[in-house]
Amino acid sequence: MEAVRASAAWVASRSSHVTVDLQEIEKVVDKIQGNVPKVEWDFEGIHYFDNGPLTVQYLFVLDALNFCFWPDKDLSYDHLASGLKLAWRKIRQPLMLVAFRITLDIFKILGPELRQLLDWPRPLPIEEERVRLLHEVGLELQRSFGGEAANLVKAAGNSAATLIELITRHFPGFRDHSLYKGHQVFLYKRAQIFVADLWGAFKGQNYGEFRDINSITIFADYIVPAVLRELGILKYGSNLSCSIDSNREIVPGSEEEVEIRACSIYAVEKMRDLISKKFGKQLLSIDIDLWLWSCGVQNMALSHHRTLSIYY
Ligand SMILES: Nc1nc2c(c(CN[C@H]3C=C[C@H](O)[C@@H]3O)cn2[C@@H]2O[C@H](COP(=O)(O)O)[C@@H](O)[C@H]2O)c(=O)[nH]1
Repeated sequence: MEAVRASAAWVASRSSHVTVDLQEIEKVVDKIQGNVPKVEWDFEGIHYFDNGPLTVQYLFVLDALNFCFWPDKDLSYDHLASGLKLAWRKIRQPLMLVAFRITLDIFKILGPELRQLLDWPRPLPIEEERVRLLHEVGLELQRSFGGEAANLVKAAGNSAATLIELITRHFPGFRDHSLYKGHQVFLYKRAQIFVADLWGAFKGQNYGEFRDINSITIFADYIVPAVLRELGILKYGSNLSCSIDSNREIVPGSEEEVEIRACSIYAVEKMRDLISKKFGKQLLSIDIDLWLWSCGVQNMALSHHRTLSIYY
């Protein structure tokens, strides 16, 4: 994802609210001796997996809705993954055709049915957008891919970059772009995480086989930046620090928001380069991301930036 890497570096070189501390990156790299702890995909045991196209459908719905859980302090990503897992288990149809028809009904549901599906007692954060995005994904899947996300994945011919290009071309809700100082910045969090989920779930085989998986960057969400800040790798200016520590919302598309996300991507690319130079190891950003993310979600005390967004 050259566009993501290049635009993240562009923002980092002009950033005024967020700084990437290269010395702290070096300290972290030396401390772990270039060995990023291996975290297994689905270390939580909350995802659906059946080694076939219904799993691809599950992951695409999951990542279409994989954003902004924090406005409800009791809600997390786990509720989404495990709620959909339960729904997918209930599908249990010997006939694939019937199973896919049932998933297509899920794309048409409204807010109250979505809550029911996730076993959530009250409205979800930005619920109308979640419902709209489901409809958008369902319609375009049917129009261009025979209603099956597996066909979308097949159309990419085992290239992660092509799959991301296809997703962002066909599904407007995945176009995670921002304008920063007059330039278009590409971050593509949910499109990239879908590729990573395929790669992780199918262990690099079958629907998860991508020859260019090393082109993927980290997924700029609200957990990984908080971990990078805790590690001292990201430094925030005093106003931004104050806003985040007092849980004040950061405006979507603001310089602060774009800098937090872009500098996170840039910092991990720097970490990856350094590990390669110092220890001769070629790591994937996906593996660094999962390590940092798993640390972040286990640290309840971490304060993260709060932006209302459908992108992450
Ligand atoms: N960078 C990055 N961000 C990730 C994930 C994942 C889950 N990936 C699965 C893949 C394999 C594993 O087994 C994971 O389960 C979710 N998120 C983001 O976190 C936020 C939710 O946080 P909280 O409100 O505390 O639940 C929200 O922005 C969500 O989009 C990741 O891997 N990397």
